[in-house]
Amino acid sequence: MSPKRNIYLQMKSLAEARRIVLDAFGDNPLGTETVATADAVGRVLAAPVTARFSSPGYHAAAMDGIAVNAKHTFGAHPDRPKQLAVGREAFPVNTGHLLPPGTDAVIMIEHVQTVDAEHIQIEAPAYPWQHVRKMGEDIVATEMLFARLQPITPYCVGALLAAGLFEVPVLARPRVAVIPTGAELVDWQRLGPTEAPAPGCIIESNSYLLGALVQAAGGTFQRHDPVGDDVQRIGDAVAVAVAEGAHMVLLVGGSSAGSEDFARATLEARGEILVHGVTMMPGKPTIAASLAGTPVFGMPGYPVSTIMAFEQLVQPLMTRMLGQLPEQRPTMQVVPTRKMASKLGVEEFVRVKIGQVGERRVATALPRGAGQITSITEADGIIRIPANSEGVGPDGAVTAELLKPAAAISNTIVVVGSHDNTLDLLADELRAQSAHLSLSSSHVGSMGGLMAVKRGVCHMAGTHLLDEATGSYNLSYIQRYLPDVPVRLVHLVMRDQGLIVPAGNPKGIKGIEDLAREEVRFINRQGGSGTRILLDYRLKQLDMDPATIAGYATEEFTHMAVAAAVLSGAADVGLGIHAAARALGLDFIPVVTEQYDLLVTQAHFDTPAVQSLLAVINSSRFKQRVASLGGYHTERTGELLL
Ligand SMILES: Nc1nc2c(c(=O)[nH]1)N[C@H]1C(S)=C(S)[C@@H](COP(=O)(O)OP(=O)(O)OC[C@H]3O[C@@H](n4cnc5c(N)ncnc54)[C@H](O)[C@@H]3O)O[C@H]1N2
Ligand code: MOO
Repeated sequence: MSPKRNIYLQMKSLAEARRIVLDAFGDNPLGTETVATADAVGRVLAAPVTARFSSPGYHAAAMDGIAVNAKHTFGAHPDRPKQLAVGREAFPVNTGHLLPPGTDAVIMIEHVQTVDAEHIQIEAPAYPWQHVRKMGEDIVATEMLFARLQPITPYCVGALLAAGLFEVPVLARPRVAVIPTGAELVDWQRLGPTEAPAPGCIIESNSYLLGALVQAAGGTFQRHDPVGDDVQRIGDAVAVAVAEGAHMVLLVGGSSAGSEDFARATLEARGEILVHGVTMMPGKPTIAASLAGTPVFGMPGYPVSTIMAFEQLVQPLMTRMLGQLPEQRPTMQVVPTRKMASKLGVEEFVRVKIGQVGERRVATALPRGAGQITSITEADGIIRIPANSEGVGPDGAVTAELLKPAAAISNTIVVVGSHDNTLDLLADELRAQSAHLSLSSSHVGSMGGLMAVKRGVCHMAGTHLLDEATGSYNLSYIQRYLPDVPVRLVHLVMRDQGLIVPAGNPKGIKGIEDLAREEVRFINRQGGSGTRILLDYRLKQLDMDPATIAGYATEEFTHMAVAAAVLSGAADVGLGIHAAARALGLDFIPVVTEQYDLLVTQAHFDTPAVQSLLAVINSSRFKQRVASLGGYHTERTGELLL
């Protein structure tokens, strides 16, 4: 191994890195172009614009009624109504009409009485310019309508057209070239309809993700086909993009320290590296370089890292080049449901689910892995943990930047506890039946769910805790751990738990007893999960010592993770639900049918949101969908057990 492998240059703080980027490129000109006003929303005015026409362009009636000369109306009183001659002193007009010559006021039709075909009568005088929109009241021809760098909103389009400005000079959109790199990348367009990427290959998605972010930030993007891991070819692609006039280039992947991470070498050979390594996570290996004055960013390959690098460094540069101030996301004070530890020395962006539980807004951290795009698609917000902090919570409030509207957050039912695939169906059915409600579930195992209910940080918990003494589920745990917490228990489903083995069951596993066989490697679930309790119960029943099971100490956190371990060959067998085995085409040997319930805090039980959820649980559509997953039984679904 080379002793000098691609070590980051001195790491910069995010603020420092951003300053370096903005100082170096913030004044790069974008150029200007002229566009039709009607198509100009989202653009930025490149020059001040002055009105060609006034608005209104004439004195206009502001109400339906009669136009008069105010002088002729003076003296009118309910006791002494005044008559005016139609066509001489009183002229019928509608809103927007040009005022007839000699008139300077409008009397609303409601205040006008008809005397005969030639006369009307009024009981109050009009004052001059009453109910008239005077010429130029809104916009005066020759005056400046907008200064330069005005962002053009739909409102502005209205004003520009009214002022006779049918086309406008705007800043060119930042042109951003996006070049994905990596020999493992597969272009989705080249994948046959039934073809899956070969092991080791992954679908190239970041360039489209970045392209969409570029467009949302007011730019256009030019995507390059994926380039293999080759300094020369990557360098050529960047050079061509710069020569063709890109305002900036995003080189995606290969930004860190791997043997095939070529971004740094490429950019060093062709230009000057300004930043390599930012003390933020995700996004640490981000590079900022200059190629003949054009900014080129080495974007990390992990999707969440690439998003953070974009939002924290690239987007601010685009915004600055467009002469705009950075937009701030709305924020909310939230209480973490448990401590979120963080590494000293890096600013961490923790993606969180947020829910309103009673008076409190609680935040639960999603997985931290920067490779997990769902950690941001699922997120309601982001908590920034500063570089000098070792973590936040669980007691104090912290600030979360919101990724969703606050109203959506307060309409979310927060489920914390054991995971079951039917919760996903429940979330979908809830959406189908009450579009404004959503359900968010975090998976911390059954005991974790009970504790979350106890601490008041969720509305409900999914739980399947077996009482070894009685063979019953959940009730004894509630008595023991939540003696003082008023709760209800709703039966959700019965589900088959069993041994998940590779297709064809090559090791001929028939039951729990086989776990003790020397050549069988097991994958376990974490302590406190209902599945782990079930396993330990069966082992005790069978008088088996956990120490005899190879892999007993290796733990995964979800049914799907257990199934994935079996699929990958990391283990020969695991205990989990039928649906997980089915999803990955694995074989399943039923062991037990267990009870999975929802434990609902009494305080939330009668809320409209929870009642809507109960209605969904009791619907035949939900039960049918559950049944079609396989391995589930819904005869008692919806029953109130407590
Ligand atoms: N020894 C070290 N390894 C790593 C370090 C480190 O400091 N030392 N940093 C880690 C961090 S932090 C990050 S973030 C990642 C990202 O680094 P790279 O920019 O070099 O990314 P790649 O290795 O090229 O790819 C990572 C991952 O993302 C996938 N990828 C890449 N491009 C795309 C794309 N266009 N579309 C979809 N997915 C893409 C790629 O296949 C990999 O799976 O490095 C850590 N490693
Ligand atoms: O800092 Mo890297 O960008 O997670 O994950």
